[in-house]
Amino acid sequence: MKLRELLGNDAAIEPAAAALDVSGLALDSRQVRPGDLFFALAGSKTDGARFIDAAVAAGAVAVVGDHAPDGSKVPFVTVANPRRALALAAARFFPAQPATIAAVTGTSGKTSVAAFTRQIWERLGHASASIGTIGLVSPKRTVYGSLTTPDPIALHRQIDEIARDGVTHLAFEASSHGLDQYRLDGVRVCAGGFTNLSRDHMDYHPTVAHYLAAKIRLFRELVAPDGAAVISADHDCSVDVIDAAKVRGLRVMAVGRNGDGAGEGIRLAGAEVEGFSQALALEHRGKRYAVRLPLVGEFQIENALVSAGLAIGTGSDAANVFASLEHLEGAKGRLERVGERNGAPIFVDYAHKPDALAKALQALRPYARRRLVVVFGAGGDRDAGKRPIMGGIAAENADGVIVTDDNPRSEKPEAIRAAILATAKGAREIGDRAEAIRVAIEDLQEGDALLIAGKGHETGQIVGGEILPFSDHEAVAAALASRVA
Ligand SMILES: CC(=O)N[C@H]1[C@@H](OP(=O)(O)OP(=O)(O)OC[C@H]2O[C@@H](n3ccc(=O)[nH]c3=O)[C@H](O)[C@@H]2O)O[C@H](CO)[C@@H](O)[C@@H]1O[C@H](C)C(=O)N[C@@H](C)C(=O)N[C@H](CCC(=O)O)C(=O)O
Ligand SMILES: Nc1ncnc2c1ncn2[C@@H]1O[C@H](COP(=O)(O)OP(=O)(O)OP(=O)(O)O)[C@@H](O)[C@H]1O
Ligand SMILES: N[C@H](CCC[C@H](N)C(=O)O)C(=O)O
Ligand SMILES: [Mg+2]
Repeated sequence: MKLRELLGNDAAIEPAAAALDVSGLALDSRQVRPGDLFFALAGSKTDGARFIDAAVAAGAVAVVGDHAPDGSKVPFVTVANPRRALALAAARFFPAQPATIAAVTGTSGKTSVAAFTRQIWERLGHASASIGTIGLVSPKRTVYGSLTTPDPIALHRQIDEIARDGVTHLAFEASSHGLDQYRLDGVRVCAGGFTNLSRDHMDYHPTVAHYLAAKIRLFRELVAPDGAAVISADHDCSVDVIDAAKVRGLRVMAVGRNGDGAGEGIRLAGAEVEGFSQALALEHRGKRYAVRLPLVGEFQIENALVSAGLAIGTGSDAANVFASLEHLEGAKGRLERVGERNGAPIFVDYAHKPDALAKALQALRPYARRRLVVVFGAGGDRDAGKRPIMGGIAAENADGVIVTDDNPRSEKPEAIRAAILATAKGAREIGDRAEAIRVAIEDLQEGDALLIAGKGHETGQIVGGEILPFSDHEAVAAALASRVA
């Protein structure tokens, strides 16, 4: 592809370079292949501009950045926002996209909403996919992912591939990092979803306002002008998101207890726990719908309603969408019931931030006639401020707490545990996560419920620079099997 086509008509490219052939894109000098266009991005740890010589040595034919180096050996294109230029170039280089794309943001629930929206579409007969924390799920392939919103090159490569495979409907997760770093600016988003906002990523965003502003970018700048904005209306920040979507002229669909049931939105008029399901009374355009949601946890109602709104907002029939909610399956490791001992259910959940932990424990309270027990830790090299908050939440909402390890990364695991234990009064400390799970399961009695929080779908324990194979699912299975033996 020619450099001009990739960067668009507005880019200030010297005439001789405009017709240069580019055979690939790279944002990391270590991954440059001959013929690539290298984007020099200023990052959180270093500046890509320092690696221009390395990129050129590896075969980069041109470089894009926000300040030209002295004496570049290849054409250098100066742009005001290299990250956004990269996203737009990636969308041109990998041009195919499903016709219907929904993006969801919010502190918690993104993975669940992406999975639910994909399932609803699938049930209505569309070839559907989702991309996010648990990777790509599409009719042809499932690929494990590492970021919630991949970098633009990886994202558009995947979107292009699935579109060519025949996928017409895509739901994907827009993380605050992804939005702040313009990773999804090249995606043609027909509808945006918003779940909620609580403490997260305070190691990256300087303030909560900055964090919320990153999320609101989805509605201010990315959803197509004629698109829908499906917004959970039950939170303090909901009004800010709704206002931003209205200012933009988007079709606002407010969902939840405060949803717009008389109009375009979905109102939750009632919810009752029925075993491991919930009976919902919903209202949309003034009509009532009774739905049996086969999921545990009040928060899953919010996720289901945002998903239903995204499907309706992109053209699906409301009655069919509500009927399809009765078949939803939770995303892997999201309040997933993975076994039981002495009649006590055992759940694996991905709560690794304060609000999610509180919500998960509250969701399980109805299943614990006797003791509600939680096993959890906190990740290393991540917001240290959340550790004592999570300790306090566990102590307050559970009857038994075991503090263990969850991806200590470069930090001392015992220091992370100590920060949690400082507020988790009466908690036990068992660093080895498999052992913590074994002990918790060993102690379960009839009437108890166990929550193993923090790792959800993960398949490794990151200790130092190493990823040791580990899964909560396998640890539970091993603990249960050792009981039988
Ligand atoms: C903090 C953060 O978001 N970092 C992301 C960011 O990296 P960065 O630009 O800050 O990286 P940097 O190390 O400062 O380097 C600057 C530039 O120099 C380049 N470089 C660097 C070294 C070299 O030898 N040559 C070279 O060219 C780098 O490739 C980069 O382009 O841009 C990169 C490309 O898009 C991302 O891979 C990287 O994600 C890192 C791996 C990461 O861990 N991100 C996490 C925190 C993240 O994004 N999480 C969110 C939210 C999770 C959730 O809540 O679900 C997610 O979307 O997953
Ligand atoms: N709507 C919600 N409100 C509050 N908590 C929720 C909600 N949905 C999910 N959770 C909690 O957050 C955890 C993660 O859910 P999910 O993976 O769907 O969210 P996410 O936004 O993708 O999270 P992450 O940013 O970590 O990938 C769940 O395991 C549950 O504990
Ligand atoms: N996307 C999140 C996941 C955290 C999961 C938890 N198990 C941890 O490692 O802290 C992050 O990378 O911060
Ligand atoms: Mg996610």
